[in-house]
Amino acid sequence: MAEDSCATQLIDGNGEFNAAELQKFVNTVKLHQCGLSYAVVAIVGPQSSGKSTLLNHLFRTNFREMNALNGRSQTTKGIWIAKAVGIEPFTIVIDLEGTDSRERGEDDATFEKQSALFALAVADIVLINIWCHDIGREQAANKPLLKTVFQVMMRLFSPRKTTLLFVIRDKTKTPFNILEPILREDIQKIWETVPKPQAYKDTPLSEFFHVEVVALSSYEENEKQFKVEVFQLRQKFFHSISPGGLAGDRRGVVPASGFSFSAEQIWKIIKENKDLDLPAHKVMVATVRCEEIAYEKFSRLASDKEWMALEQAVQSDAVPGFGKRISSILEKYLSEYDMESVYFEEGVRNAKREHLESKALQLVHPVYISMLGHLRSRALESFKTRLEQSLGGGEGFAASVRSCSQSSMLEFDQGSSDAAIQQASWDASKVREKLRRDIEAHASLVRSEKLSELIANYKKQISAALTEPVESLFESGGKDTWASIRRLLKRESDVAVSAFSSAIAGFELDQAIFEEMIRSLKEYSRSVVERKAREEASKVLVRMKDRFVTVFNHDKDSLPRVWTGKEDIRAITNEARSESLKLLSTMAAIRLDQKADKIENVLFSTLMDRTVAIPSQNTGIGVSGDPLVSRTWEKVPPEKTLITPVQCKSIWRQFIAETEYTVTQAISAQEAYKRRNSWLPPTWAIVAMLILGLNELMFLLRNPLYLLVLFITYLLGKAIWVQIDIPGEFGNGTLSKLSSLSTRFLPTVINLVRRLASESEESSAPMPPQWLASQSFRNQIQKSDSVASSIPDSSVSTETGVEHISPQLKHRRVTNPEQEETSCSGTHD
Ligand SMILES: Nc1nc2c(ncn2[C@@H]2O[C@H](COP(=O)(O)OP(=O)(O)OP(=O)(O)O)[C@@H](O)[C@H]2O)c(=O)[nH]1
Repeated sequence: MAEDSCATQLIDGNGEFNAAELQKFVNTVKLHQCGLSYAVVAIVGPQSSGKSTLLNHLFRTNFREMNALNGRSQTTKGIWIAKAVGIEPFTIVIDLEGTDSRERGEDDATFEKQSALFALAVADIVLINIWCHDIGREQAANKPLLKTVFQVMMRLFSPRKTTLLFVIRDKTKTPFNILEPILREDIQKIWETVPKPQAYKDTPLSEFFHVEVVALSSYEENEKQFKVEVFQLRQKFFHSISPGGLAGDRRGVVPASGFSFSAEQIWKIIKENKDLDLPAHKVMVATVRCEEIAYEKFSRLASDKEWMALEQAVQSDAVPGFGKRISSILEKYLSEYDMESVYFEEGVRNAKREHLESKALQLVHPVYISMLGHLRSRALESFKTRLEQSLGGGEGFAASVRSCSQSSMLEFDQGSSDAAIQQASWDASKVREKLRRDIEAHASLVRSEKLSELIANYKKQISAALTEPVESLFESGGKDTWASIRRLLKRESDVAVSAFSSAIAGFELDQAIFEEMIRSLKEYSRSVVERKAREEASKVLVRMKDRFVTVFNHDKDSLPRVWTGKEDIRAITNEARSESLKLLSTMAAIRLDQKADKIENVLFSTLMDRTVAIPSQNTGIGVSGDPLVSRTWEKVPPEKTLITPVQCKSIWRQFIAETEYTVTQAISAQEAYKRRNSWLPPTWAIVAMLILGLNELMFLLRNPLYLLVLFITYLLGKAIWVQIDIPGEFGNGTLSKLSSLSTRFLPTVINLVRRLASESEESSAPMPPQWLASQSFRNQIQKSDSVASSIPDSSVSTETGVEHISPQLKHRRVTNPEQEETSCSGTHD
């Protein structure tokens, strides 16, 4: 049992505080676990007055006792501490060095005072050991001791209501009820003589102390009785801190975990001879201890394995149940703090708890932010995926964005709620707001992409729908070309706008944006036409020459002209030029707005027929006599001008020069034809032949057989002539005709002979050669008709306003198949 009390020297004889030994003692006896449920008992009294003996019997401690055989010398040096054995609550026993020590000298009472003050500061119960025979004596040994106790009590600032248990040793036969009043009187006298601060001048002793008195028999003379009385006294120390107990009125208790620090600090202050402000000391102890506890809890939190694992995991991804797990870890350490600091000053305790909590949350906050970052990224990614799937499913864009956004925000809200830490009131709204902005930005990006894609597609469609038809219309340009283009543009533009409007309905765009897009699409349609018009305008000279050649070289039935000398080349030339000039007029300006202009009039009056020229004030063009000396057309803005007046003039000049050769060729062909068809010899030659050949003529008249042979020969020759159509063949060129005749002559002769043979067999009348000739001609015409009927119908829909192709153009298609593919239709006025 004695071993359990662990007697330890707290302060050595030189006044040095043994903090390490004290901590060892505290840990050994587990004092720090006691909270406030512990009592401190100290004993003061003269040296060798049996203090240690009493404590050892009373609390079953093992303080060193003096051996009686060695005489009365000092045994206890300094201050010792031990645990009372077998007493509840936990009781600390402090044995002090005796007063009036011969070893320290009569005048050296400094240590006595210091140790007395220490005892009063830390103990709830102070035993004052006095000899029975000193009671009532004027020079009693206990009087200086009591004076010291009362004086130092004044320096504690706050009365602890310490219990002073006077233990009368070696009681005599004087009854206790006589001794006690005498002792109390002595105590009162001493209290009154002690100088007190003004505040405590009239304060009664009972305000500071709870006084108890017991008397014990002599240990040496009546040990048995001594032990019985000590045993009875021991009972008083059970539940001493409970109300009604020996220390039931105690105040300002320091929690057990702060005892060692408190004792050390008190001794330090006492040694420095400073005033010992117990309330302030208590706050100081609470502050230090709470800080120590908080620091220890924070350190353990920072190195907590579960926390570190979570911190690591959150670096790479969101962790399910993050909030609960972190809250649980924090709660664990905060609860431990609460438990360990519960007995300390409340204000200090709470302040330190807040500080601990704040530090713990600071530690956790970056991880929490990372967690929210993961949740935000996840929600954003899921929004992107959902939106893609939703759009793939054909849902409207705006509706998809709304539903996907709601789902993703809900996902984030659930995640952030799961990540919320119970101890913190952190707001995820900033991260949520950032997520909302990210979602909007992504939706906006996708919207732009989708719209751009749609617009590009519709532009492509418009371009495809307009380019070739417009090109075709320009190719066969005439009076109605621009009207047809306008109708075509309107129709294709309306179709595209209607389809585009349906396609972007799901985007739920602002009306202004929607209208701007439609306007842009229409503008694009116009630009396609304008671009094509500019492209065609750059090729106008070639087109004019083609038009000229086509009209010039073909008759009204679209058959190639044969220059026989009967044609009016001047009229044909004028007609061909007129057609070409119409083409130039068509290509001179963009006429998508249906505004009237005078370009055609000016061109015709200036370039074709000056006799019907419109007066210059009507045309409004030109400042001199020539209205084409200008860079602008009247009523046509520059941006709509494709070919300026002056360019028209230049093009026309070049056109005339380059088509002149065709006209010259035609005139030459006509004269050559005339020459070829004059095959009869001159009259003088015929007269000469008649005169010179009179004898031969007479011979024939006298021999009718010769005449018959000649006649038959003539008929045969004529039949062959007609069958082969020699004049017609020679009209196409001498060389080719000779080749053709050489191949057809023999079959024709054979054919005639056969027919004559068959006719003679059938005894029919012989067929006249004229019939053969007319039959041959009909065959030829049928052949031509079959060729003409092979010309494709080049009329176009009435919507484009294009009418039937002109005969000249029709013929041109037959003779120039390459151009047939690109041409669409021809117009005429
Ligand atoms: N007369 C008398 N002597 C006692 C009594 N109790 C103990 N003693 C004797 O007193 C002597 C001193 O005993 P301690 O217990 O060491 O006394 P102490 O007061 O602790 O001594 P210090 O610590 O040195 O001041 C011993 O020889 C004891 O046997 C008692 O009740 N009466």
